Amino acid sequence: MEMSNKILIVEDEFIMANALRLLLRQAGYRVCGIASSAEEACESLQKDKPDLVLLDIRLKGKLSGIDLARKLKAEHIAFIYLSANSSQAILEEAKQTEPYGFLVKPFREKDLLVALDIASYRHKNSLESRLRQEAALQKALWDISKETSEARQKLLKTGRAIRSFIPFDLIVAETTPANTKTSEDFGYLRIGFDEYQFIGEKELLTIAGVKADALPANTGKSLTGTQPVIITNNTGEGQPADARRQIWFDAFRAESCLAFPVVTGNGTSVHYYFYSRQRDAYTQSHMAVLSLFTSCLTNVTESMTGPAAIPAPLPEARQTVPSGRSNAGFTDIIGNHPLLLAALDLVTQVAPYNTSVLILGESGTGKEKVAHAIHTHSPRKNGPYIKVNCAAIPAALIESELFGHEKGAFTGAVEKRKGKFEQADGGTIFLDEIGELPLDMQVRLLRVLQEKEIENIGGNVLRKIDVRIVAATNRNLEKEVAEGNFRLDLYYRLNVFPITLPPLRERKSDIILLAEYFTRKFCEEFAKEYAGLSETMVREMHAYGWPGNIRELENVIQRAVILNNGRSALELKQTLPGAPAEPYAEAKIETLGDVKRLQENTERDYIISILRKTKGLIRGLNGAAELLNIKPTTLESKMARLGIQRKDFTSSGGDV
Ligand SMILES: Nc1ncnc2c1ncn2[C@@H]1O[C@H](COP(=O)(O)OP(=O)(O)OP(=O)(O)O)[C@@H](O)[C@H]1O
Repeated sequence: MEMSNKILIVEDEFIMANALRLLLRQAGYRVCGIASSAEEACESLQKDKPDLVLLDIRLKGKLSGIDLARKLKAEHIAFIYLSANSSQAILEEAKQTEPYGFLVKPFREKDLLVALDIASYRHKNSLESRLRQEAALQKALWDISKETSEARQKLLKTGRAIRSFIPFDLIVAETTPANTKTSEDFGYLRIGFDEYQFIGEKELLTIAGVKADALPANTGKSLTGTQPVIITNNTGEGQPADARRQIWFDAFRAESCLAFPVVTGNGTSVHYYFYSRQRDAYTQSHMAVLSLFTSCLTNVTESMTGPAAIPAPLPEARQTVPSGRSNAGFTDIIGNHPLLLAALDLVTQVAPYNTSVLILGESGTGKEKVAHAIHTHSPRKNGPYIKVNCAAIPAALIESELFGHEKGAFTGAVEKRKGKFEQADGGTIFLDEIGELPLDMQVRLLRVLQEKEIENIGGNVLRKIDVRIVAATNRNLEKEVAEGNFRLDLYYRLNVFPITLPPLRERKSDIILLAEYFTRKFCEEFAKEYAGLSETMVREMHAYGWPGNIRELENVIQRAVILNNGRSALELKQTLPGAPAEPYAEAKIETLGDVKRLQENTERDYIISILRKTKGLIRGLNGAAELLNIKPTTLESKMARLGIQRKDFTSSGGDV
């Protein structure tokens, strides 16, 4: 932390607060205030503008430290929790607020100083990348407002530009011209990494399954005021949706919505709605983004609705975006499950910067592919990309492998050798299985991260290097830290930007896309005709749990292609353990019916993944309904509709 940075202490125990103040002052920090409640802290935020807040979880007064943390997060102020032993539930809740550090009382002076140092490093990094991203968004919105294209195209482009700030499954614009009572609404549904389906009135009717005369009139009256608001689906919380909104919610199985009204100079108002299938997708920080970009969005809106706006083309012109199979910019990363797309969004967000990235996920989920994509999407793409598998190198050799050695540095070092870090200079190094790195190597890696320099074994010169570090692990690093196998300081520095890849069983809707992709690939490799997949094969593959993820799927397909006669549809020719599930249709997206089915599949996958976690428990504490934040009865009716049976997830099959 730079010495000039100001720290606010929020702590209701006077003695503790004072001791902290002394300690921080001695270490050269400026303490701008001590607040004994969250309310007092809020005043100090206004007045003193601290750079970092040390925050006790339990506070006197109505608001807890966690409530205050949510506010800090929305305002991008770094904070570290100080806490006496709290319950697991409170710790989980605290973790959700993404603190920059966590100190358990009593702590040593050294722990505090290290935590401050790490927090400052993380904050600086995330602040810089956020500012750069905001500048990029501002420019993109400016370009859209200057462009001559019709309103639909502009909405699509705006959605694309803004999605890494405000994630959505569906974006809708509702236009109400001045002095009229009816509005027009249309939108885009995200169906792939960069694929969107246009949704106008006709499409809405088809997907919602209602007749034109049953569609509630669009009065454009659902929003009042000029501030963004969060609307939740049908729960009595937040601002309730009007009848027309409810149709959009239901048709696309959305759970939450962020609405943003814009009024243009000529009196036309346009309301933008971002819908998400996740329950609490939108927070104060999303509202803050919208407020920040109000003027840019107003410019875009003016250009969509003003006198110079280009009218929509005649209805026969098809406006759907072509649905390709691979993801634009990620040509060899197959799949369109929202969990995968969210991970790819993070890749495009972080790739342009030098930030270290930590990729988490089970074995075979595509971590290496993602690491490589980060490199190819970065300005370093023409530099080297060096991969190191930390688990595959014997402990005795790893140091020289990574850092190189001078001639004669140790027995057997017959000539000077460049280490992997030096080889990666100007490019990216991918450290796979970082959890396996021995502790002494972790210290040296930390040094590379901090000082950006390396020292060969047997050499005594330090050499500056310019390397971007991408690391991956299938281990739970937090557990490794707790067990003393992984350094906390290294963990924090690597974990600046985590990207988690979902296992295949949580993105079942991608199985067939991947299977077809690999089948084509191997048919080509073994010079066989591609004749598609047989129905039984599709069924069996859906019923299987895929412990080995995509790598296992790839092997299964390779084997099947080799054993196939080259004329008929592919058969598995081996048994995958697991009972056959109900037939699962192919994930082609060509008609609106496909879109609807895709949604159902996604929802089914999601509910199944939660039920697996809760072992079939639906009601009560830590039950699936609670985790999904819906009423147990709602969950049960959803399960009935989607054909999910609770007994498939309980160990005994009995009642819970
Ligand atoms: N989305 C995807 N589309 C196509 N192929 C993929 C995808 N994800 C992974 N693969 C393929 O699956 C295999 C496993 O992927 P990868 O090696 O990236 O996984 P990993 O998570 O790094 O595994 P490990 O932890 O075991 O090293 C590779 O052959 C890769 O090409």
